[in-house]
Amino acid sequence: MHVRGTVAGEVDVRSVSTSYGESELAEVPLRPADDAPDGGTTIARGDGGTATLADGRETTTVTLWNKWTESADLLEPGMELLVTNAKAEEYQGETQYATTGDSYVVVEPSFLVSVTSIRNWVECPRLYYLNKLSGVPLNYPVVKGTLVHEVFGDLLRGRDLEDSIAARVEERGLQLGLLGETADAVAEDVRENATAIEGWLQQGRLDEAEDGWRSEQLLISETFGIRGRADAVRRGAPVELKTGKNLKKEPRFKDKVQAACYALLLEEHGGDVDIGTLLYTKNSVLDRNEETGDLNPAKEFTMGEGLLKYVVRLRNEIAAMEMAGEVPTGYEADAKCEYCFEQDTCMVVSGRLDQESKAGQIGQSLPDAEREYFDRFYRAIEEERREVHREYAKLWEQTAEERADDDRALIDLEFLEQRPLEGGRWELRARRPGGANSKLREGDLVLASDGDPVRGDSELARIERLDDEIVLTADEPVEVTRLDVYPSELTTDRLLVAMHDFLLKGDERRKDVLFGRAEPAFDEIDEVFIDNNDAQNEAVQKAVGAEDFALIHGPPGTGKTYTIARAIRAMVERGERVLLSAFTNRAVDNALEALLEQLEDVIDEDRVVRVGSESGVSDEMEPYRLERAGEPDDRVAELEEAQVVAATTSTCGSRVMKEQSFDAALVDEAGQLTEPGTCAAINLAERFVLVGDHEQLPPVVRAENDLTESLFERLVERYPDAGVMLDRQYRMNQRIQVFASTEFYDGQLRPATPEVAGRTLDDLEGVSRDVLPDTLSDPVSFVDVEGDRSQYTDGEEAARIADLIERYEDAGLDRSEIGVIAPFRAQVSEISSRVPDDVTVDTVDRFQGSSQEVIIVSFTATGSLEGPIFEDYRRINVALTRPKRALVLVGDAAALASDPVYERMLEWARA
Ligand SMILES: Nc1ncnc2c1ncn2[C@@H]1O[C@H](COP(=O)(O)OP(=O)(O)OP(=O)(O)O)[C@@H](O)[C@H]1O
Repeated sequence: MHVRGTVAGEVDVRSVSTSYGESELAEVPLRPADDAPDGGTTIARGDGGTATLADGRETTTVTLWNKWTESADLLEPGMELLVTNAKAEEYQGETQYATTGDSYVVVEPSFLVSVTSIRNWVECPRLYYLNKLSGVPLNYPVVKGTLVHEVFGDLLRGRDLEDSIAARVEERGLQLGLLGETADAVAEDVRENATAIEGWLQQGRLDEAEDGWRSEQLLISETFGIRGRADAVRRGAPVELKTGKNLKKEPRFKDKVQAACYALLLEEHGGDVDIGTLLYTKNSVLDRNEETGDLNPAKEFTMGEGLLKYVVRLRNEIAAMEMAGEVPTGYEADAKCEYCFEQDTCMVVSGRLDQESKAGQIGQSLPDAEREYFDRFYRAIEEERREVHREYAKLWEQTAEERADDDRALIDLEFLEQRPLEGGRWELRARRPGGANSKLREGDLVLASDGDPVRGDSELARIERLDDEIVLTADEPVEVTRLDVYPSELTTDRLLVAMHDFLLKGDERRKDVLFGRAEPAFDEIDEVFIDNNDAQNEAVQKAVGAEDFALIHGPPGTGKTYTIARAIRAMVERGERVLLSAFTNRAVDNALEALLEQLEDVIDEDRVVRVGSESGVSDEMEPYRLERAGEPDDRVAELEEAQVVAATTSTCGSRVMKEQSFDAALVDEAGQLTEPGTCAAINLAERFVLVGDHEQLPPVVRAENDLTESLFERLVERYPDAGVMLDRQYRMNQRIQVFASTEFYDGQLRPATPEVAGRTLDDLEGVSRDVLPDTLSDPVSFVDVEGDRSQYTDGEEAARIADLIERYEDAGLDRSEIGVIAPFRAQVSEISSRVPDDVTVDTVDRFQGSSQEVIIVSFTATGSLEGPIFEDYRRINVALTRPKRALVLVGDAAALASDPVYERMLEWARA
C-alpha cells in the first residue's frame, strides 16, 4: 500500500539494535492526505488496497528505515511525503506504517524534478543551480550535441544517415552562423559521432529483426515526481546518447544516474527495467593506435534496485531544497571544483550574490537593494514554477471529463489517421465533437495521447490546424483521441535567466535608474513628428530623446500602435538599430504592420526582420520572418544586418536573440508583462520605451506575488515625468467612452475628432438604427435579466443575447461585426452554442487589444458578484472599451448595484 500525507511535526532520527545489527530509523508524524471520495481520510492507496483511519484528522507515524533516513533528514513540518509499498503495523493499539524492502520514499511528490536536474545535481548541486539561473548558452558543443541527438532519432525512425545529417545541419543554419561555423565542417563533425551510432544500430538490427525501438519519449512520473525525455527506449529499457568518449568498461556514474531516472519513469509506465545503455558517440572515431581501453560505443549496465533508490534520494534532496527556498553551496555532494568548467561562473555568482560556495567567491557583492530584489523575484519565479507543476499534477488528479470542463483538454476525439512526413515526423488527424471548447489554439504545443496522457501513449505535438478536424505534427505516431494543455516551464526558466542577466550582467547606469539611485535623463527634441495629436507627438519626442527609458501610457484606441511605429521610424532615420517587442505574437505583428507603412521610403524591406516560429507569425508578416534553416553565413547576415528586429518578449529570451544587441527596444503591451519578462527584451538594448496601459489586463501569472505588477506600472508610478499619456481616442462614440474615462483615466480620455465622438451604427453601410427596438437605439444600453442563478453559466442571459444578435442582424449588421464578452469559459460555451458561428464570443482576456462595432457583455451574475470579470476592475475596463458604435450590457441589475463601481456603471448605462 502507498502512504501519503503531510509531515505533522518534528522527525525523530535514531539508531536501534535489531536482530540484523545496528539500524537507522526515522519516525515521521504524518497527517494523512485528505482525498477519500467518501469524505473520510484515506492514507493508503494503491494496488495494495485502501486503509482509512477511524478518525480522519488524526496523525499517524510512518517509520522510514536505513538509507531512507537520509530523506527523512530533509523533512520539515508541512512537507508532503509519499511512501510506496509500506506495511501497516499495530503498535499499542494504533495502526502505524513502515517502509519495506520494496518501498520508495518520495519527498514532495508533486514537485516535478527534471532528469537533467538530477544529473546536474549528482555532479554538483551548485551546477544544477547555475544552470537554472543562467540557462544554457549558445555554444558549439551544445548545438553539436543537439544535432547528434536529432540524427540519432532520425536513424531510429529509419532515415538515411546522410539525408539526416544534411537536413539537420541545414535546419540549424542560423545558430551555426552565429557561432561562425560552416555547414561542411559541422556535417563532418556530426558524421564522426553519428557513424558510431549507426554501426552499433546495425549490429543490433542484425541480431533481431524486431528490436522494439522508439525514439525520444516524454515521460512523467506522478509517484516519483520526475519528468524527462528519454533519448530512446529499446525493448522497454532506456538508451542515452552521450557526445563524448568513455574508454572504461562501465558508463560514467552521472550517466548511469540519468539512465536510472528514465528506468524509474518507464517502470511507472508499466515496464520492468533491468538494464540501461549508454552510447558514447566518440568512441569509434578514436585512433585505435593511440588509445587503449574499451572502444565499444555502447555500454550496458544492470539497473540495480540500490541505484534506483539512490536516484530517488537525490531527487528528494532537490525537492526539499526547493521547497525550503534554499540555494545549494556545493558542499551537499562531493563536488570537485578544481576540475569544473563552471568554477569561474560559480565564484562570480556566489561573490555577487553573497552565497556560500565550495568554489569560493570573487567580485563585489551587489548592493543590498539589488540582493533583496534578486531574492524576492527568485522566490516569486520559483512559486510560479510550482504552480506550473500543479498544472502537471492535474493531468492525473483530474478525470478526463474534469479537464475538459476546465477547458484544459479536448477529449473523446475520433482518431482519423497517422501519416509519416518527410524527415521522419508524423502527421496525426482526429475529429473533434462539435462545440467542444478549450484553451488550446493553433500553434500550441500539446500532449497528444491515446486517452491517457500520463500512463498511456502520449507525445508532444504541435497543433497545425484546429477546426472540426484537428491536424497535429509529432515525432512519433499516436492514435490520438485526447489533447491536453502542456504546462511548459520554458517561460519560467526564461524569467529567471532574464532576471539574472539584468542584475548580474546588466548595465550599471540602467540599474541606478531602475533602483531609484538616479533619475532618467532625456535629450530635448524639438522636431514635430505628429502634427494632429499633441500627446502622441510628445510621446515620440520622449521616446527618441530618452537616454534611459520613456513610458507611453496608451488607454484604449489612443493610437499606441501608430505612435510606436512613428517613434521607431524616427529612430531608424537617426541610424539606430531597434528591437520591437510585445507580449503576444499578435501585438508584435500589429505593430510591425503599422511600422512597415511608416518605413516604406526609409529603409529597404529586407532590413526588417520578424523572428518567430511559423505558427506564431501571422500570414501577412510571414514574408519578413527570419528563416532559421539555410546556409549559416546567409542566415546570420539577414539577422545581423537588419535594422529593425521584431519578436515576442519570450523569443527575446531565446539563445539566438540573446546574442543580439540594439540601440533601443520598444515594448508594447508592457502592462501585461512581468518585470523579469520585460527584462528579457530590454536587456538587449541600451535604451527602452515601454508602451502599455496598467488600467487594462495585468501580467498573466499563476501565482499571486511580485510578478503581478509590471515594470511599466512600477515605473509609471515612480517616474511620472518619464511618461506621457495618450489622451485622444480614435475608437469609441462619446457616450461609450465616458464611463471608462471617468472611472479609470481621471476624466482625461476624449474622442480624437468630432467624427469619432459622433459615430453610430447609422454610419455603417446598409445599417439603420430605426429598425432596432427603442431600448437599443442609444450607443449604450442595459438589458436587465434576472438570470437563472447558476454559478458559471446563465442560460437566460445567453438566450437574451441570441435574441439581441437577431435584432442587430435585422438592422443590417454583419454578424462578424458583433462581439460577445463573458466572464467564464462555461458561459462562453453556453452563448456560443446559441449564436451563429461568425459572432465572436470569448472571455475578456481574448478580447484585449481588439475592437468591434457592437459589443455585448454578459455579466453572468445573479444575486452576488463573483468571478474573474468582477474581481479586478481592469477587466471591466477592457470589456467596456472594445466597441466603436454600440455597447449592450446584459445582467442582473440588483446584483450589479451591490458594488459601487458597477452601480455607477448602471447609472451611466441607463442614463
Ligand atoms: N494621430 C493620428 N491621426 C489620425 N489617425 C490616428 C492617429 N493616431 C491613431 N490613429 C488611428 O486610430 C486608430 C487606432 O490607432 P491604433 O491602432 O494605433 O490604436 P491603439 O491604441 O494601438 O489601439 P488598441 O487600444 O486597440 O491597442 C487607427 O485607425 C489609427 O490609424
